[in-house]
Amino acid sequence: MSKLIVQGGHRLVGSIPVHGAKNSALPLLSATLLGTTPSVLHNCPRLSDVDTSIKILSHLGCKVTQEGTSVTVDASEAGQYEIPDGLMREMRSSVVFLGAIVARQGKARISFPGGCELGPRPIDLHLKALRKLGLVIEEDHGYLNCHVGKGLRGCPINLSFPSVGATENIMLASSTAAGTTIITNAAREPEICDLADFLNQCGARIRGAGESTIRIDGVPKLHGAEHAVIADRITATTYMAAAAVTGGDLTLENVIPAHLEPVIPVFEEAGCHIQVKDRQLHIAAPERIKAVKNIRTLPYPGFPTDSQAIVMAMATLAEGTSVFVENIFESRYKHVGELLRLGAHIKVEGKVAIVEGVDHLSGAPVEAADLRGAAALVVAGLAAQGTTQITGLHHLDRGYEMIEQRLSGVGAVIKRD
Ligand SMILES: CC(=O)N[C@H]1[C@@H](OP(=O)(O)OP(=O)(O)OC[C@H]2O[C@@H](n3ccc(=O)[nH]c3=O)[C@H](O)[C@@H]2O)O[C@H](CO)[C@@H](O)[C@@H]1O
Ligand SMILES: C=C(OP(=O)(O)O)C(=O)O
Repeated sequence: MSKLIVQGGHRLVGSIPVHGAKNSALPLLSATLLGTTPSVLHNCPRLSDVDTSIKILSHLGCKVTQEGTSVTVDASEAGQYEIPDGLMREMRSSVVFLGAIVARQGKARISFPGGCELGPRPIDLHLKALRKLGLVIEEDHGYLNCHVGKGLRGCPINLSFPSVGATENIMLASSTAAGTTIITNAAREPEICDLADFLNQCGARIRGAGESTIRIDGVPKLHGAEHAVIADRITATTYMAAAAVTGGDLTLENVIPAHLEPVIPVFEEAGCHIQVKDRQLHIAAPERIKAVKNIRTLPYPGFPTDSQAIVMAMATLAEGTSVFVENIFESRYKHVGELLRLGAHIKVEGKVAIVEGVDHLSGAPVEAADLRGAAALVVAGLAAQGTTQITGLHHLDRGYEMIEQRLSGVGAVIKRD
């Protein structure tokens, strides 16, 4: 079993290039299925979830080539409409292929998606919206058999929660539907805007992405386009936390500072000095960070749930008591037990976690239970005294490209064994 071995206590100084966003790249890859001519995605991170998406596209009949961080998808001969259960279970984003497949093939057969286990992750909002667009969906022994009948038709769709994946599925399915779709209470995450930008370059007519109401005027068909994936705001936050716990001084390259606005004030509250310029973010950490009083995870532009574990790892070493409230997922505190092994003081009561900062963490063997929990353990390990051994790295590899090389480059002592 491979593990990361981290010798903590080394100050991080230097610059780190931030890769493209996993949560943008995956829906963008599914969107390439809609193009009748090839698409090229640049800045596509090299992650296991991207590999899974490429396997799904290939299974559906696309020709996919990868050169560095550029992925070319030729969907002109895609004729398959089924995703095997094994690929569906690999990640949550496999469900976002549904909207694209039915738009392209008129039918689909999929099972239920996997992804990080953060408590129940139903897909009822996706299915309700797609049914409203005219998709006939029948459940059959763990599979969903779907067909469009006489075709998908645009309509008003109000989401009871601004689900990221459901918003993406609706955008994909309705781009080539007949008539207009208006999504109200849509998700506003930057990844939604990136998907709309790409689809519009492919000939779609989507307005309002990034706001709560999105209007999609269906067009008969889409062509391919060339597009660069936006920077990964959660990975950027991970490196900011790594700087914060090591008293470091890091410049993050290729970021989009506006997408980090929900987290920058938290790092400033912790006593870090942040400067942004164009596509760079510079963070200078104090010798010891201060507690962050009240972190409540919320849909964008609120504080992201994906950054909760990472910032909690930082808070374990702060002076004072920090409070976290997880509002998006029912069970997103699996990292807490492992942080306790490193000497953190954290109490969880329902949605609330209270973190009493300690003077130091002590290296120990720990095991990641999900992607951002794994990143939190890396952050904690960088600051802990002695050696931290982290297992469960398949979670980390879903979302972080060459994390140990990037951290070693700025002074961390970390290797994979
Ligand atoms: C690949 C990807 O982009 N993953 C992100 C996406 O996940 P994902 O798209 O799965 O997250 P959603 O926004 O859909 O889920 C948010 C909440 O809505 C609930 N819900 C969602 C859909 C549904 O049909 N029914 C329902 O009840 C979920 O259980 C959860 O409590 O947004 C999450 C919230 O920002 C992030 O943590 C994930 O990293
Ligand atoms: C929860 C995450 O991913 P997924 O939705 O793919 O499980 C994440 O990126 O933190």
